Amino acid sequence: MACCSLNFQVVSTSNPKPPTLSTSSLFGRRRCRINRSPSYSKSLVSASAKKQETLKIMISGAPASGKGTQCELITKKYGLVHIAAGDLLRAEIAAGTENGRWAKEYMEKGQLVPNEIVVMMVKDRLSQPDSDEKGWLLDGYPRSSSQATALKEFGFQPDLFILLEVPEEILVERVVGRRLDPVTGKIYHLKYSPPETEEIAARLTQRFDDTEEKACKAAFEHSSTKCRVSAFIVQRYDCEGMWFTLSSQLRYVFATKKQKCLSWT
Ligand SMILES: Nc1ncnc2c1ncn2[C@@H]1O[C@H](COP(=O)(O)OP(=O)(O)O)[C@@H](O)[C@H]1O
Repeated sequence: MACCSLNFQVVSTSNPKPPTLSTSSLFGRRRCRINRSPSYSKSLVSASAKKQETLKIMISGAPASGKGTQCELITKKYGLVHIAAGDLLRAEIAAGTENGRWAKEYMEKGQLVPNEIVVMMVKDRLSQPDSDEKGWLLDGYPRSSSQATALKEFGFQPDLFILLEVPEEILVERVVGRRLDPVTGKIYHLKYSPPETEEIAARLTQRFDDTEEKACKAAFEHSSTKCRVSAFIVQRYDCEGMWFTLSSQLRYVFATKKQKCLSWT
């Protein structure tokens, strides 16, 4: 497999017990919260390059939960290949393929695209040499137990599963105000991160699926399936599960079984 990957070790003992979360914690909301000690934030993490297994992470969160930001930080720090199911689907649409045309019908309605399209598309991307060599961060997949099962049957196994949790009303507000600058690719929010100039404001565009109706539906669907799917993934894959209630505070992930600590901020 991989040529160069990372081995992580906690080197600070400022808090000898970093925040951990057992697999069973994913079953209940109360127990899903991580008790994060302030002193733990001072912990340092060493990452030594070793020729061994690459890091593989799955990340999940409702639309506008902050996944994009976290994915950027994680991939930058660990050199992983970022594979977003939504991006793969949009690339199919842009390429005008039959799968893309089919997928668009579902995406416009805010519905999940059928597994027939998504599973093979993700599997093919994970099978590319760069994913194998560098490791991967899979974003927005799986969104159902059947998607998790399908990928496992193809032999793809994450080390870690991260779930981002944000209250539904905040998600909807974020989606509805989200805008894209097509020139720079920068994402703005009309209220929380407004454009710097009128010129930028005039050229901002909105993603076709960023409507209140679709945001409410997506947030509801995500919240109704998240516990079931998350628990299923962590059990089925025998990987670590991390549950964060506020994506903006997501800083550390401590994987108990493998005794690895990752930090990307
Ligand atoms: N794993 C998946 N399974 C089925 N459909 C998906 C999957 N990932 C993305 N999609 C489709 O693509 C759309 C956009 O996904 P994404 O880019 O992740 O944005 P969002 O976070 O707003 O859902 C989704 O609303 C859904 O229709």
